[in-house]
Amino acid sequence: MKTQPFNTAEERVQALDWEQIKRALNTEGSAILSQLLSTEECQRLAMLYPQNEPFRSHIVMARHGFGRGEYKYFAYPLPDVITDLRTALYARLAPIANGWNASLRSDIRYPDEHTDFLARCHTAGQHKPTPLLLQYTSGDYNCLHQDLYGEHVFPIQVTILLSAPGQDFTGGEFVLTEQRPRMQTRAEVVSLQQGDALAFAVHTRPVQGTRRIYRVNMRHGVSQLRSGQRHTVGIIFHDAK
Ligand SMILES: O=C(O)CCC(=O)C(=O)O
Ligand SMILES: [Fe+2]
Repeated sequence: MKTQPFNTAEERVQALDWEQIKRALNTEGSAILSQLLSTEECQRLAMLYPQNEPFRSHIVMARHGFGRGEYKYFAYPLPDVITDLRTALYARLAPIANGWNASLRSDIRYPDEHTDFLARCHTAGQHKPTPLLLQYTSGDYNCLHQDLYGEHVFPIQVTILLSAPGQDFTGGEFVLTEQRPRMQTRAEVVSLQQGDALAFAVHTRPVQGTRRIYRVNMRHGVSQLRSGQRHTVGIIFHDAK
């Protein structure tokens, strides 16, 4: 098993190079957060999938035209490691999100603490938890999409790869697309290791053009699994209607 220099997921969040992450998010719209979870933490989360008690709902993607595969939304209270990561990551991402909104001339600002942003969501009727556990087997894929669940949107989300590529599964790559105004769509494939997370834009982000800052439209998805089984955790910071 890989050794982890820090004991808790929260300590690992604090130990990341946030200047570098901010630069990557601002220039690319995504940033890898290396080794956010240990192999054991990944396995413990993936093993929750067959249970019912930790979850509020179960979605079979093919029934909705979302792709092939399935996922379950966690119920409150979330597993401790998810709560800790959601709180710690939000606090680091909120200033970056505020920078994006300032660039895009939006008046919306995100409070310093996640509990205060959740209170805003809950007041607007968005009170269902959005963190989710996804499961893919051979042939499964996730169509390009945006995780919007109501009026209130935190513009950056995080996905953690719980399975080991090449070992637990093949294929199943994380794909990001960027649609620029009046231009063709750019795609990016992100390779992650087990325990790595990716922070990326939920729906739009600012891009510095030659003369001005413009807004690009982002989507994410997963290419088809060729073999094995792949689990991920999605951490979305707004709650759902
Ligand atoms: O399984 C993946 O890598 C993508 C999951 C996803 O769509 C999400 O976390 O919002
Ligand atoms: Fe998603």
